Amino acid sequence: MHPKIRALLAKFPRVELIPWETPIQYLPKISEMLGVEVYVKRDDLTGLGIGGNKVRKLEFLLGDALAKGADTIITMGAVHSNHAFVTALAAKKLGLDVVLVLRGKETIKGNYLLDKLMGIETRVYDVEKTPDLIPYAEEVAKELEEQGKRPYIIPIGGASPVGTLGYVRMIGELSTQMMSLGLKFDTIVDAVGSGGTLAGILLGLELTKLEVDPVGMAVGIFGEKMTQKVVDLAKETAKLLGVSVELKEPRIHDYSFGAYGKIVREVAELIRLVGTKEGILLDPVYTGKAFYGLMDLARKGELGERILFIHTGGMPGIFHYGEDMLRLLNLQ
Ligand SMILES: Cc1ncc(COP(=O)(O)O)c(C=O)c1O
Ligand SMILES: NC1(C(=O)O)CC1
Repeated sequence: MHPKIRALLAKFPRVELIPWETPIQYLPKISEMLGVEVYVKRDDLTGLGIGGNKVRKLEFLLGDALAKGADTIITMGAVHSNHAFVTALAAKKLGLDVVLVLRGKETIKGNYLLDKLMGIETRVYDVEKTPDLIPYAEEVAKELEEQGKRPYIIPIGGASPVGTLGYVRMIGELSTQMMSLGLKFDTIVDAVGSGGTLAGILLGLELTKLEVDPVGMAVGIFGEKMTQKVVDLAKETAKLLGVSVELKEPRIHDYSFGAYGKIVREVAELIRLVGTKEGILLDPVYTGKAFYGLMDLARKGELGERILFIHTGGMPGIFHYGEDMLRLLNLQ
């Protein structure tokens, strides 16, 4: 762990949910196809339930909740939400109650199947976008307070300064891995949903002075709005850490294929390619689209000679959208 990152994070309560450093894996066949070196940091293997990037954020968010004496966790997402399920599993593991405030069709697949299997309390509302759930989450918190409970609301995707500390810490871990492996990356690529992961990467790179270009592949909201959201979150997190930093804007490219959660044939094909070439499973909502963007931009020479992809998990999305993908691949 980078000493400066360790020192800066020491004052923040953190529960250890990830018992190891996630590995960095070389992808020989994809690298050969692209003519550049592609590595992947396996944050799909963060080790709690379905793994993924949210576990890093939850180490600090749940640490904060416990430090504040909370006894019930509330968070939000779509019914297929990776964030919602892994938050609920971590909360239960820590002996906390949890209520998930969700939107969408209650299909018993993927993460929603896991929610039910684990006996997690879910409240599902018919709203268009996840932020529309915020008033409902606040209502649930009020209801719990009236019952004498002490609720703690985790924002969508864990995208808050406290949650962002998780990816500042990841860069601290990565910097020492790069040193021991003798590796230097030109770019670091991740999928952008709420923007918290990229914000942590951006701030962590500045704090460690690692000269690696952060590149986000937006799978939903894109453009100036998202870039500003990422930079603002990184700045708020720097303020939380008590450091002043100069942050350069990250490059964020639109690989949503038109809309968040839109399942497309090109990504289903890419998931099959990476799965059969490298034995690594990507998902159709986040990592499959982000890796599609990585291959697209690498072919155009826009990501340098050595690229690191952050595999942020999302496996249940394969099972939530599996039939859609089979149809798109003319297999059903
Ligand atoms: C599997 C997966 N990868 C990437 C992301 C994007 O992370 P962030 O919300 O921090 O931008 C999410 C959630 O949004 C996710 O569930
Ligand atoms: N990735 C997000 C989730 O709910 O899983 C959108 C935050």
